[in-house]
Amino acid sequence: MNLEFLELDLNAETPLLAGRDSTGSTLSWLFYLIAKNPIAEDKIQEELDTQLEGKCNDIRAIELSKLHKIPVQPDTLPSGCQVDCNTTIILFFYTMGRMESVWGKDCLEFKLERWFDKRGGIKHQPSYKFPAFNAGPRSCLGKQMSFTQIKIMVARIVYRYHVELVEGHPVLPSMGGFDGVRGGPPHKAHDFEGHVI
Ligand code: HEM
Repeated sequence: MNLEFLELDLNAETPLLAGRDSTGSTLSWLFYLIAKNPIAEDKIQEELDTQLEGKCNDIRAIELSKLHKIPVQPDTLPSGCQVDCNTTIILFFYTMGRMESVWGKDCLEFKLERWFDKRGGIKHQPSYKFPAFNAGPRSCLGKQMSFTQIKIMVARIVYRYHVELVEGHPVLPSMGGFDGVRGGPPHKAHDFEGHVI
């Protein structure tokens, strides 16, 4: 399957809009990871075979169930970084999803098993550990809807196609969100160990 039709351009000219681009870009990245991890693709395929018995073409709703933060008062983050009321804090979800201190030694592996408990059920991961939809009272209202849309698309595509990468097509994340923060990049950015980046 040719992935060129999937939008992988995540730069500043492509703002992520709730409800459309967010789900679209999630699917783009997901298929990129599936294409790089054929074992994961086999596992998804296997589950579709077992659970849906070939009904993937007729899924309507499968039986499945920019974040700018400003401190309210001066504070010290767990990294030791001092912040005052005017500090804009941006959480890098991409980085958080790949940190050893958050996900363990195999943090760079695309492992579906991370999300399953020993009996094969869904393993609860706290929103503060996986904040793609943010956490707390202002978290994403479309989270469940997005999961439903994403699962339907993955089930339909993985069931019928084998995904592979277009050779020589570079896939890189871009921190386009910076451009939207008060008209320019922040004065200081810190990684999770508190180093200025
Ligand atoms: C993969 C898809 C999606 C992702 C990753 C995502 C992520 C997020 C995040 C991180 C926030 C918090 C923004 C903030 O704190 O400033 C948010 C808020 C929101 N999202 Fe989503 N979203 C997705 C899809 C959707 C969909 C499909 C809808 C609607 C159908 C939606 C509606 C909203 C709304 C209304 C808010 C504002 C909630 C509030 O401020 O109380 N999102 N989303």
